[in-house]
Amino acid sequence: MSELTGKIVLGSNRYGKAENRVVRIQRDTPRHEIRDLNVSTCLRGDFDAAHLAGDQGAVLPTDTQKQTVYAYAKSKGVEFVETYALDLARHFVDDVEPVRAARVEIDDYAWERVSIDGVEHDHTWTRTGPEVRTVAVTVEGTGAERQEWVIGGVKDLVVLKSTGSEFAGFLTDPYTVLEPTSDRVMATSLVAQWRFTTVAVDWDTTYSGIRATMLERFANLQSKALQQTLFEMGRAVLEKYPVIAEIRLSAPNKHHFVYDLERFGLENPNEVFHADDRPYGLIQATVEREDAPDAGIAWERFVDWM
Ligand SMILES: O=c1[nH]c(=O)c2[nH]c(=O)[nH]c2[nH]1
Repeated sequence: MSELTGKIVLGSNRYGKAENRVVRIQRDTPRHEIRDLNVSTCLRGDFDAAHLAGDQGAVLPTDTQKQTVYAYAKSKGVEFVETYALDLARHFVDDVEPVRAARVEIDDYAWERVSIDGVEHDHTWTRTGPEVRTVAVTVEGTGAERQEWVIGGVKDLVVLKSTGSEFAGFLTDPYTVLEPTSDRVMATSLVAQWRFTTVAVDWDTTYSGIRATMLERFANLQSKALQQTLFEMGRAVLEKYPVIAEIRLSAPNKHHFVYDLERFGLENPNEVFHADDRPYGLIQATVEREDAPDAGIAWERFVDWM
């Protein structure tokens, strides 16, 4: 074993307030609106002194970041989460001297109005899900050096198709026991994140359109593997949305095994399954344009950094 004797130095670092739970009610009329967010902010810059000498002179407290998140929910509003995130990130970079780059990550929890006798209630909702819309905004530099990246996304989008999925012709070795199939259940809990090339976007319409495009491909593609399904979902999004440079998809293969009912003298032609929760295949792919602009630090995550 070789022993390392090099000088010990501070590596890359960032800090912020993770998971501020912000609920914003719009109550200008009797029909209220709700926005329910989980907002994380993080700052980068020259914070060496804080780490090396315990000197807080350049450190804007994480508590101040939290207060700003709540203040901006009122002063700027949260009608569009992407715009709210951009406002916050720009503020930290432009108004707080030591800050070179800021990142704001938001989970946007959806609520649906309760309907009573077919009439939507003004101020009562139920949480929908488990799917969650996500946003990650990064702002770096000032003046001519300024760069802004927006990554939209969805996570925990649980989707299942009961036919139209195959898996056959795979490589085999002495450990292979899997039987090929021409008709199986395909199910996943999709995580997708897409990088915009601009901040001039109709955020909500684009989000709904991308979600619908992915689901259309998942549903209508006669799938030979989850890998093919992911690529085709990504490709469809890029074909339809020129404002997207790349999309990253992560999909657990939620296996549904045909249950053995022969023991009870019953046929089971793909009707009764055991939904296995683990282990699961985990399939991940990026679909990108060859001419995509540089992603810079757009993908450098905060809350799930490691
Ligand atoms: O869509 C699939 N891709 C795989 O790589 C794989 N491997 C496996 O066992 N089943 C599946 N299904």
